[in-house]
Parts: sequence; structure tokens; C-alpha cells
Amino acid sequence: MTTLLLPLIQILFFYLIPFISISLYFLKLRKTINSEAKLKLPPGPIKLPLIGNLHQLVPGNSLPHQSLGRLSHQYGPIMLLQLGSIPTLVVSSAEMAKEIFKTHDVVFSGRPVFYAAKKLSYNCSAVSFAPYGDYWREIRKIVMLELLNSKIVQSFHAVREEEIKDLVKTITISTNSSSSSTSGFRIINLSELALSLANNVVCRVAFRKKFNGYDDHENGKSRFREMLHETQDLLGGFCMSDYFPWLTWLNKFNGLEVRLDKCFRELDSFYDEVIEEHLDPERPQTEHEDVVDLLLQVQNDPNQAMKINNDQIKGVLTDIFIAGTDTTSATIVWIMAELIKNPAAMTRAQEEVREVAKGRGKVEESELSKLNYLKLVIKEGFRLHPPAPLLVPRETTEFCRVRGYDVPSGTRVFVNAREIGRDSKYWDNPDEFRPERFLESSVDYRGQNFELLPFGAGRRGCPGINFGVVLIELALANLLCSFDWELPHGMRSEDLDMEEASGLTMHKRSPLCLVAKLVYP
Ligand code: HEM
Repeated sequence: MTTLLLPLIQILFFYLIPFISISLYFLKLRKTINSEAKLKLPPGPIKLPLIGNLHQLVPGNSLPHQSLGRLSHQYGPIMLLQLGSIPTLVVSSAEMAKEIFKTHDVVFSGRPVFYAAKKLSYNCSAVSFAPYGDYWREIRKIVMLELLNSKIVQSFHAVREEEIKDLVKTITISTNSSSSSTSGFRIINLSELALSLANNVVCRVAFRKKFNGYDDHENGKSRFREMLHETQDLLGGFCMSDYFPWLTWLNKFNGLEVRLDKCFRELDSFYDEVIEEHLDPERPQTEHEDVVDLLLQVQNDPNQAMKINNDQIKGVLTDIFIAGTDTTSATIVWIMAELIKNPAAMTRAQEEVREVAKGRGKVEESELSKLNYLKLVIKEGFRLHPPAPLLVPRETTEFCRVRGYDVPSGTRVFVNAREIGRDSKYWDNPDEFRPERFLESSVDYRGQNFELLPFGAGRRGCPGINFGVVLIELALANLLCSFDWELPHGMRSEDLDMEEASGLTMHKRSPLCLVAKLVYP
């Protein structure tokens, strides 16, 4: 019996399924070609059979936003590519971004469903991955009103201040121990410390536990760190079926499904543990509620229009971990790297924070509004290094005409925020880090000025902007207040690697390692 079944299964997997998939692909292709012939589509490069323009996305060592930026110089600020079998619109100018985020915002408010994201966001229960519609509207409203409004973000100030105090203490202890250095000063890995800071703040705000509190002591590993890292890796990695949906069956055989299942099970049991702890009536009360407390209150509130279940709570927690940690730490690192390369800006920012912190040696959250120059530094950092260079992909929900071009329903959309932030049409010497350019300008990053879009814009613009920015401001203010920063001995600022890494968030490719010298108040 088994000897008969085996060849049959082999025929099915190796011949029949690929044959059916390829036939379906060509049938769809014929239908698409027929309907495209009648449309006035945006310009774009010639497509190869089967893969379309996929080969042009990552030529050589380029990252997708860099390759797309180069293509847009050739084909214009609105271009259409075919990535695998997915029509993809790429928007690369402020004018075109305004068209899609303002004039056609509703049509452009869909999100494509990616294979890994669907599973890890509890079947798209997270705000960021939910399809445009009633569920997304309600869950976003809950997140905006109950979790991320400015009063609640402000209520977490003690967590931020404590974590930054710990960060300064860790660096101070390192600077006092000269054991591991060659020049008498210890080298600080700021990339690692900034990531720990963001993770600790988000974990304490989300469920009142330190990021390092979930350690696997037996194996000496941080269970949470590994889980978060794997989730980000899966969400940011390349998945064939996101470009060739007819190849979804491959995920069962290429190891992806197994990896995803394992990651999901770990994440899920971790969330279950956290929710159970929060439901324990014996749990000690504290002054402030955390995100899980707030979501459980929403779940039990009879006045809420939508009843949320535990999977939806877990989806929102995934939102907060994924969207709120790497983006913030990457920004802190890029800005510190730019300041070290631009000593005049560093000195000006330090003079400002030290004046505000006079005699106390630290900046408090209530004093951030006085740091005008630091705010310009942060704007300039976001312009040059938006942590999500292509934002989060959108998808058109129906047919639409943009500046005379036809954009079919279901088109995937990338907005190249990094390219727009360096467009010489809006920015003088666009590659220069020059915070003073904002002195005479009211341009801001909150989604109203389409030449600066690190948080996106429109209905689906980032709801965590206040949460992210306040941590970035407070961290930078205190790093600049407490320490003088230098490059390691013998290194020149031209040697500092400013290359970008691939992944869900645009990190600096190599960690930022600097020498810190404690400044006494
Ligand atoms: C430097 C920090 C951050 C940056 C640069 C950033 C950037 C972005 C971008 C570009 C988008 C896509 C916007 C669009 O499609 O127009 C987004 C969406 C989102 N962000 Fe952020 N983000 C940051 C911090 C945060 C934080 C701290 C949270 C939560 C605590 C958060 C939660 C979200 C959520 C839930 C969405 C999805 C919104 C939707 O689809 O309706 N973000 N973010």
C-alpha cells in the first residue's frame, strides 16, 4: 500500500501542484494583460516574464528603498512595477504623496496581507495589519483613545525617566571602569543600549515588567529578546508567496511555516501568561495602569461599541512591540551618529540641554518644551533617516485615477519617505545634516507636510507618534547632558559607517560605538 502511495504523492507534489499553479498564473496573466491594455497605467520599467520587476528591487548591495529611489529618477515620482505577480505603485515626491494621502486617502487606506504578518498579528487583528474597514476603524479608535492619547502617554513619564536614569547610570559605570579599553576610556555600544532602553520602556508600559524580566535562566537566554527578534525577522524577511500568492503552498516545505508556528506559539503563550497575571485578583496594585490593564478594561466595558476578544488584545500588543521599539531606538542611534559627525550641531545641542538642566545634571520630561534646537535636530534626523523608509505598505481598495494615471484596485503601494526627505526640490544640500534649515520653516513630521513623512499621513498615519517622540527627546537630552561623546581613539568622523541595514526597520548597519566622558553638573 505504502509503495503505491509514495509515487502518487511524489507526482502530486513535484508535477501536479506546480503545473496547476503555473497554469493558473498564465490564465491570470492573460486576463491582466487584456484589461491593462485599456488602461493608462503609470510609467515603469519593462517587466520580465513571471518575475516582473522583482529583480530590480535589490540589485547588488542596494536596499529596496535605494533601488526604488534610483528607478524613480528614471521613471518619475509615480511609477508602476510588477513585483512577482503583484502590481506595485511607488510614490517618490511630496506632490504625489499629497495626492494619495489627501485627495485619495480612503482608496489608499488598505493594507496588503503578508503571509507572516497575518499569522503573527492574529489574523490581522493588529491595527497596523487590519484591512481597511469597520474592524480597523473601531480597534484604531480604541488604541488612539484608550492607549495612546497624550494624557495616557504623559502618565507613563515616570517609567521613561527611571529607565533613562538607569541608562545614564549604566554608561557612567562603564566610563569609570577603564579595563576594556586601550586609551583609558571604555567604548559604549550605544546601539545596544538604545534598543534595551526602548524595549524596557515598552515592556514596562505594556505589562509592567522589565524587558529582561522574562529570562530563561536555565539556558542563560533572554526569552523575550529572542522572541521579539524572531518576530521582527519574520515580518521583515522576504517571503516568496507575498509576491507569488499561487506559491503559498511552498511555505509548508521551505521551513517558513514551521518557523512561523514556533514563533507564534511562543508569542501566544507569553501573552497568555501576561493576561493571566493581570486577571489575578491578588496582583499588587500600582499607581498607573499598564496597556494590558487598559485593554482588559475596554474588554469589560459595556459601553464600548465593539467587544474585543483576547486575540484582538494580543494583536494590539504585537502592534506596540513591533511598531514601538526598533523605530525609537534606530532614531536615537542615527541622530547620535549625525551629531558625532557634525560637532557644531553637537555643541549647540549640548549647550542648550545643559542650560536647561543647570546644576541638576538631568533633563526632566516637563522641560522638553524648552529644547528648541534639540527638536530641530530630531526633525533633521527623521528627514535623513526615517526608520520606515518605505512606510508601511498600503493597498488600493478600489480603482482610482491619480494625476491622469489609472491605478487598479488591489495595487500595492510604497511611499518612498527616505527619497522624498532627500529631494533637492524641497531641500537645499539634501544629504547634509543641518538642523538650522528648520529655523525659518514650519515644516513638521506630523503628516501635514508631505516633504517630511517619517510617520506616514492620513487615516493610517502612525498613532504612536507622541509615544515615540517623547522617548527620543528625553533620551537624547539626557545623553547629551550627562556625557561628552567622542569617536574611539584613532577614528575619524569620515570613517564612521553610515550604511543602512535591511529589515523591518532601517537601522544603522554597524553598531554605533562611542566613547562617553561623564560631565559633572
Ligand atoms: C520613531 C517612532 C515611530 C515611527 C517613525 C513610526 C512610523 C510609522 C509609520 C511610517 C507607520 C505607517 C503609516 C502610514 O501607513 O501612513 C506607522 C504605523 C503605525 N504605528 Fe508607528 N512609528 C513610530 C512609533 C510608534 C509607536 C511608539 C507606536 C505604538 C506604541 C506605533 C504604532 C503604530 C501603529 C499601531 C501603526 C498602524 C496604524 C494603522 O495602520 O492604522 N508607532 N508608524
